[in-house]
Order: sequence, then structure tokens, then C-alpha cells
Amino acid sequence: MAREKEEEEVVVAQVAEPFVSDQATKPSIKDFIWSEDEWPKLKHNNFDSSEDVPIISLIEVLINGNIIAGQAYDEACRAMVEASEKWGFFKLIDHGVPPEIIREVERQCSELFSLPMEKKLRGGRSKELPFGYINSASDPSYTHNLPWAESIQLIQSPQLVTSFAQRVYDEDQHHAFSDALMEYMEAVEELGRVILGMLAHGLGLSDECFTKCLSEKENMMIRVNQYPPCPLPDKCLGLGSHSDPHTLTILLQDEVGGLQVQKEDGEWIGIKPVPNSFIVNIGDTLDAWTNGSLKSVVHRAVVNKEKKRLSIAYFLSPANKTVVECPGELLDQRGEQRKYKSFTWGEFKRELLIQKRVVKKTALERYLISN
Ligand SMILES: O=C(O)CCC(=O)C(=O)O
Ligand SMILES: [Fe+2]
Repeated sequence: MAREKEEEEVVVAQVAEPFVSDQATKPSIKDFIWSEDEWPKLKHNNFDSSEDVPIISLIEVLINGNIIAGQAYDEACRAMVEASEKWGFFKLIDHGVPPEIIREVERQCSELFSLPMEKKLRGGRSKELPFGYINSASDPSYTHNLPWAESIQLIQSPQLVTSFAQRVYDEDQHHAFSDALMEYMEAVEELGRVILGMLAHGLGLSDECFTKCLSEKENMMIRVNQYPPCPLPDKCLGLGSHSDPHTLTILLQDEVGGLQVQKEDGEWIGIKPVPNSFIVNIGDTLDAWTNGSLKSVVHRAVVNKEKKRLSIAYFLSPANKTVVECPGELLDQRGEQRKYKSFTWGEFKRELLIQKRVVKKTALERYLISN
């Protein structure tokens, strides 16, 4: 008990320091301490090589950005489907995104996070601009279980990205940030289309089955997360347990570690960072689109005392009008009944905005046919 008290005092002194500015009210320590059932037992760097998600290489599949059809392609497609059926996650190596593009986006994002809070808040999310910089102290809609994180959320629109960067940076400095972010998004979008084609192929559908609906770039979104060192990592979370509502997520994480994935039995596993890789995971929309064959799995980010951590999540989604409905041929092939009512991505997105915070895998439940 005495130790608890002591710990809390340290935190009171340090808490929210990374998030506070003159413009924001200081959140209380209690708000950062999560409900006990959410406290992570596994540390950020606790990995078990016998229990981690599979690594898939595109070395024989992508040559200079072109897909090489053949046995290696078919095998990689099946491996992606198997990983997505079992884990909802896999690590992708030899993915073809140039390392310079990756290094530059990491550099620009880290630099932006290291700016004084007053500058970052100039790009803060507002009613007029529902995208931009946000942290637990700057968002009044978060009142408890505050994430120990700051983030930048933007859609893949050059105008929006530029206008955000212009607010944050003085003069001409904004170009470097916007260029790096746009270039990264374009490259990862391309990769996302390859992955979605491969998943469709691996399921025995036409390769274009999902990608033909991905026409609106402005439905593609990026969330850059920075998790500062946290004085109480056993009781705080960088990002609480959630599933991603989108179609597909391509996540870039640094070498620190902190991403954890929940297994069917409720236990968590740590996802060990692999150099030059992406983590790919299935979102709720693709889960529904494949009648639950490819799984959207709950995950979270834990924090640590020593090191800040950067992760960049890129989310692909179809056009607003796309009807998300499992193709009849997949149902026939698997001899399954339809599990979800059809919905459009636009409709699902509106519901999410009302719900604000996705907790666990609740967003998709409203479309379950048994409900
Ligand atoms: O930081 C991480 O590893 C996870 C990020 C994530 O799940 C998200 O942004 O949706
Ligand atoms: Fe996520």
C-alpha cells in the first residue's frame, strides 16, 4: 500500500507532463490509471518466439513493384489467408516500400512530436478540422482510461495534410513534413492494394474483388502514435484494446515494442518488432466482407518507463457507397450462412463517429445477423 502511494506520488509529479500546455487543463493521475481488468501483465518487450504472428515475405512475389504470378504468388496468398484466419495479423517483409520513404516519414513525425506543445496544438483537432494533432489532455471527450499517447490523424488528402502542416510549422518548413507523409501514404496504399489482391486470390476470389471498391483516397487514413515514457506502465495503456474498424491496417513500428494481440482464450501476446517490416492486420470491414473468415482481432499498445515509441498506422477503406457484403461464391465455397447484415462503409463510419471510441470489437456487433 505504502509503495502504491509512493508510486502515485511520483506519477503526480510527472503525469501528463508530456501532454500539458498552458492551453490545456491538466488531467488528473486517476484519469490515466486504467480499470484493473485492463492492466497489462505482459511488458512491452516480453516476446515468446513460439507464439508470435507469422512472417510473410514478398521477395518472390513483387519485382520492381510488379506482381509475378505463379506458384510463389499462390503460396504467399495462401499464407496470408491462413495467418489472417488464425491471427488476423502477420508481419510483412521484402514489401518493396523504399527504406528512404520510411526513414523520412519516421524522421518527420518524430520531429513534429518533439515541437513545443503550443506549436503542436496549432494543428489540433477541432470542430472545423476533425483531423490533426490530439493528446489525452487536449481532447475533452476523453474523461477516464486516458491513453498514454499523443497522435496525429490525417486523411490522404494533399490539401488537408498541407493545411495541417502549415498551421504547425512556420513559413516554408511545412513542405518537408507534408511531402514525407504524402509520399509514404501513396507507397503504403499501393502495397495495401497488393495485399488485398493477394487475400482475395488466396480466398479463391478474383484478385480485384476488394480493391475495385477502393476508389476514394480520402477514405484512407493515417494515425501516427507517439507513446512517451510512462512512469506507471503497469497501470496505464498507450492505446486500449480495440479492433480497427477499417478494411486493412498497415502498421510501421519502431524497435521498442509494445503492440500486443489478444488470442481467442483472452491471453495477450507481444508482437516482436522485425527490422524493415510492416505489421498487417485485418479490420472489421474485411472481417464482415469475408463472413468472418479473415479475422479482425483485438489489440492494444502497452507503454514502458524508459523509451518513447513511435508507430504509424495506415488504414485502407472502401468508398463510402461500397456495400460491404460477403460474396455469394465465398459462402457457397465454405458452405456458410451469412453472418452479417450488409452495410455501407459510409454508414459504418458515421456510426463510429457517434460512438467516438472503439472499445474491444464492439463496432461490428451491431451488424451481426443473430442480433
Ligand atoms: O501502436 C501500436 O502498436 C498500435 C496502434 C494501433 O493499433 C492503431 O493505431 O490502431
Ligand atoms: Fe489498431
